[in-house]
Amino acid sequence: MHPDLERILFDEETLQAKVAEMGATLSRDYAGKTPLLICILKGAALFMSDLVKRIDVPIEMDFMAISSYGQSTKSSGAVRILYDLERPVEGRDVIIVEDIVDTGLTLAYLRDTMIRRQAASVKIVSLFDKPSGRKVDIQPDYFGFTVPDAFIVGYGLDYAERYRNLPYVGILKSDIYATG
Ligand SMILES: O=P(O)(O)OC[C@H]1O[C@H](OP(=O)(O)OP(=O)(O)O)[C@H](O)[C@@H]1O
Ligand code: HPA
Ligand SMILES: [Mg+2]
Repeated sequence: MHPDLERILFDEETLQAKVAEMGATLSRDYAGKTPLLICILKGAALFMSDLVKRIDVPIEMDFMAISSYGQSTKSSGAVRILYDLERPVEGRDVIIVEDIVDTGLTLAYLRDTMIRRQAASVKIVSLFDKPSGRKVDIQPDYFGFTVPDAFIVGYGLDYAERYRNLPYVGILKSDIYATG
């Protein structure tokens, strides 16, 4: 285990099994359709690349970068688009792919954006849900695991851009961010 972690919450095998299960669910729910999966960079990059391999209906992929945490463990509250989609979502069945829903601010912003851009349908899939962090009332349509009220890293999730490459997910020791 990485020395900056307090403990591991989900090992690689557990994550992969859940992603496979979520892919199978999406394949059933989107039978006969060609959904557009939108990966919210950077956090969701690892989840997205594993998830699409587990979906067996035709899909398309696009990417969007959003940032509100920066170098902090607390949301700045200001959601900014750093990089936008390549193609319009109008008339598409959109699936927003996120790593975590915490305050819900990112997701509320994204869902409103997709509705404004006239997507035919918008669903949210997030690997992790942290209900204790919620500031706006929004829930993912699909999620993998509920996580405790702690800052987690690994499998795409970062603190100040670090730890995204860990193949497992764990709780970051609080002295790592308390001391900067
Ligand atoms: O529900 P919220 O409180 O809005 O938090 C969730 C969002 O915050 C993180 O992104 P971040 O802004 O850290 O960008 P990153 O994915 O590039 O790390 C995470 O990847 C989600 O997109
Ligand atoms: N870890 C990493 N990034 C995050 C988290 C978290 O717990 N919550 C929102 N963005
Ligand atoms: Mg981040």
